[in-house]
Amino acid sequence: MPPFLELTHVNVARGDNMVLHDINLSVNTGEHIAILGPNGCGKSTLIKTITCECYPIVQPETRVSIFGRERWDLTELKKRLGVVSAELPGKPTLHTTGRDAVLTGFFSSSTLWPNLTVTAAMRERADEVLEQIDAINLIDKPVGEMSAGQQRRIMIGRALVGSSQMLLLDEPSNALDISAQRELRNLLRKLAQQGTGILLITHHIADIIPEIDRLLLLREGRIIGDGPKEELLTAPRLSDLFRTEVQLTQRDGFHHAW
Ligand SMILES: Nc1ncnc2c1ncn2[C@@H]1O[C@H](COP(=O)(O)OP(=O)(O)OP(=O)(O)O)[C@@H](O)[C@H]1O
Repeated sequence: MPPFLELTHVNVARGDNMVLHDINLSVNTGEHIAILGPNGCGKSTLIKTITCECYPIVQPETRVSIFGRERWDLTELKKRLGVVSAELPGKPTLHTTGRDAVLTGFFSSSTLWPNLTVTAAMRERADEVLEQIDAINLIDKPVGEMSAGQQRRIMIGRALVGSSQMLLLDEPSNALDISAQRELRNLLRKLAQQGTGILLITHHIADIIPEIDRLLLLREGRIIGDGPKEELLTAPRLSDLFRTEVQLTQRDGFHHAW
């Protein structure tokens, strides 16, 4: 299986500012990795570079390869790369039922517009995903009437429906209460154990589920650490990363920082 991602000498600018500097990163398909770093260090820009919403500055040595390919039809790539963030894809999603919202993952759309053709196979796959994410009870419920935790669950289904090889999560636990955070982590654990790769951006250290075994530390657009979790998820490394004293504890495979 080709690697999920290979970035070589990637520099990305947003507006007039250089945001990512000489990023070299390789992630295997099915790997579980978390990206940590202070606000504004370029974490979301890194995800947007993967999804081709941001482009690297063209230089001879620069290379971006996703699932082994350097050239992608954007619509096709979007179907294979589901990104889950704390935001919905758009306002129309609010009026879309759980099943239809999952189906929008096939089209990378905010709702099931009338011109989109849903096949029986797509419907079958959506129901399979709804079962996998324990969301059968949300099939007919409009997304706008769901709790934030339920919405996040459906958005994970939307991201998985086209391809369940890699899930990209950009601060997925934002705005979730303690119970919904726990449910989200349990769902991510289950998916990781079933073979879905996870690339997680988070400010909540407790989101780093035990299945995540690799950490990427990003500061001011540069990778300052990339390696096994047990080496990098330490109080001194986090204190250095966030330039403030961080304390860390570990319990049942989860870490907590303050
Ligand atoms: N659309 C934009 N135009 C210009 N600059 C931008 C744009 N979006 C982000 N930036 C800048 O790019 C830098 C990196 O932003 P990015 O959102 O990637 O950081 P982040 O690490 O995800 O931050 P956070 O943890 O706050 O979400 C920041 O300095 C930000 O101000």
